[in-house]
Amino acid sequence: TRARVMAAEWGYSPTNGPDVWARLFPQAGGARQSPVDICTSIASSDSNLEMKKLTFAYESQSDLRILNTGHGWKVEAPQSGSRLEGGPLGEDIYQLEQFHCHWGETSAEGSEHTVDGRAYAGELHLVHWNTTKYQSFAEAAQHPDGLAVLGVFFDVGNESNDEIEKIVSTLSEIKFKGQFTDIPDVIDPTTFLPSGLGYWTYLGSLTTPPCNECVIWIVYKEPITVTEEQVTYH
Ligand SMILES: NS(=O)(=O)/N=C1/NCCS1
Ligand SMILES: [Zn+2]
Repeated sequence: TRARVMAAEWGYSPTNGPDVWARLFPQAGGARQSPVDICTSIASSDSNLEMKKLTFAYESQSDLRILNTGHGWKVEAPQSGSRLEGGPLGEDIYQLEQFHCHWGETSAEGSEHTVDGRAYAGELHLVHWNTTKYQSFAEAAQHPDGLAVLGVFFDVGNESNDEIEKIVSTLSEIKFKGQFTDIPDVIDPTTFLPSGLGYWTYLGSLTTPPCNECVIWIVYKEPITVTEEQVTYH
């Protein structure tokens, strides 16, 4: 049967990767799937600034739980006091739920989005949900305007990122999928954002199964710098 073809767990190999996700996750075959290659020459700039300014406000939190998802790390950070609004988000307010990271075997690749065909060493996703319209994250993820994800590219350079270090320093405790631990340090998500706040935005999806087409993507143009150590699998 078809089930024998599909490996038990989705992943990124030829037998369980993005090309076959649609067999088990129908939305993966949809018309607004992420990630995409951002072609800067055809991305229309909002020249007359009719789009409102994107504003964000986060709380600092300590003892956040970090989880090994099997595809990277995820920090659960539901913040009822956080707000992301404006820009492409209309009149709705979005609240931070979690942030996680995608990276690769080498620093030559690892980001999900690419820019004019170029991959970055990694990509941080700050995941928010529409609390104006929906009652829960799970409900929001069933609607086209349910989630807003901020994407921040990682460039590898000489200086390490102190905030990322607070996270990466705990990874030795969660070597295996499903393991979690608490991050003792105080984390302020604002510090993950680049200084230049220019971004590209488009209507897309979760980049991993079930690939719900529920994400308003906001991808910052300016990468943040981390060291090779901070962004490669060990
Ligand atoms: N990588 S992603 O942010 O598009 N995927 C997600 N899955 C569940 C919440 S966010
Ligand atoms: Zn992601």
